Amino acid sequence: MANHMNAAKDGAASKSLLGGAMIIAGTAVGAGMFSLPVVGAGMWFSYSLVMMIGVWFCMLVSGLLLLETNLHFEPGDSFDTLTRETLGNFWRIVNGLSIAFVLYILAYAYISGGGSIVNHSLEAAGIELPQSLAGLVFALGLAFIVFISTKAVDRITTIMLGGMIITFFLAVGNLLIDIDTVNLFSPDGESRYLPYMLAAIPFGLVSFGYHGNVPSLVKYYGKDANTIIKAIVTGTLIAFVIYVCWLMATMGNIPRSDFVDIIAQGGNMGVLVSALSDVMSSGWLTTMLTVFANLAVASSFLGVTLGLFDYLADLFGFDESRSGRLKTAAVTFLPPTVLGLLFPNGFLIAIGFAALAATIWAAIVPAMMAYKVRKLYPNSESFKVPGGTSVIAIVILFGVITGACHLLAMAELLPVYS
Ligand SMILES: N[C@@H](Cc1ccccc1)C(=O)O
Repeated sequence: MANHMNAAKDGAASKSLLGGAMIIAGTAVGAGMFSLPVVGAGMWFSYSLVMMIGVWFCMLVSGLLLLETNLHFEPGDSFDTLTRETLGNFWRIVNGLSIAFVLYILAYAYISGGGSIVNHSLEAAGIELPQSLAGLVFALGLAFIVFISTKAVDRITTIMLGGMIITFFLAVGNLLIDIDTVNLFSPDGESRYLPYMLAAIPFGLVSFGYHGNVPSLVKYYGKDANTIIKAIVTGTLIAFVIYVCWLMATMGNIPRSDFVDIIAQGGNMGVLVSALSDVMSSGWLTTMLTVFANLAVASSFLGVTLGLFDYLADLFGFDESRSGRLKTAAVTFLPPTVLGLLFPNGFLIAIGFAALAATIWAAIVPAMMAYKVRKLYPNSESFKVPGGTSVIAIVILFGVITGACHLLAMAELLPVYS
């Protein structure tokens, strides 16, 4: 879903707790969610639940540690200032590069997922298109909105958000009623589960990524620690509930052995949605599910590429004129779109690499900065995450383990269900 940073910047929304929670949940829920049932198929539902609780906790705490650091600075100060002042230039550069990498690779993942889901939708309407072309249509259509203006993105993502909530509950609500509990708790297929968790952890991390919005919330609410804490806790809990419903809906309706086939076909969004459509009782609900998937990936694409657009305009010094915006649009959208044309099915691989980079700026660096800030201001009265240094150590360990899992999985040293 979109990252809604601009909603925060404009201060257009009312400054209610719910507004902040929606900004967080909106950023978190996105393409990562569509990877969860596929990469979780090996360990299946119960272990997925255990993993999601652990990842939720670590990503919540890392967001709060980031908030702790941010509150020692002025509202409006973001990663660049925070890292420079606490950890120095080396980490500032590493952090900046890892953010840019995540935004680029997610843009590509969304084009791959978007192409696959647009293709699935068109097939239902009787139109056959190569998937790479569907990805191109998806990317160009949405890139045009980002090119027009921030306001256009804001308006359209708000409409999409409303549509997503309605279609999610209609489609997933129906799937939840149809759940086969035997399927959920005593699945078929091979009898090995737990070892498959390791390769899935990075995908959990991406699904709970929202950390770029913590500085936006500080800018939005000012140094009102209590409200921001509540917004982060509520927002991540909303995402958690949506993911658990989603895992129950998918794993309670698609047999575990069927996932072998979904994975063999690349595990892209369209494949998963079409497997779900096959088990849904009515054509109308299938349409709702497809509409939801389209909206989810489109709004995420808008949110992420808008962040990338602003970042690159600033980096290259392109101005707000038509030709300036055209140049920014070219550097923002050309690389991921070309990749989407060349490799239309890299969705899962891209999400995995997003995790590798996100673990730096969404877990490890926030923990390191909080450690440093506590040394710099030992007598500060400002908000401090409870649990002392051990909590910082847990988050760093989580980040390092997640990165290691991704690298080991890439080197084919971890068991991957297939
Ligand atoms: N959580 C987002 C991706 C994301 C990661 C890190 C930061 C921001 C967004 C998704 O699932 O699509």
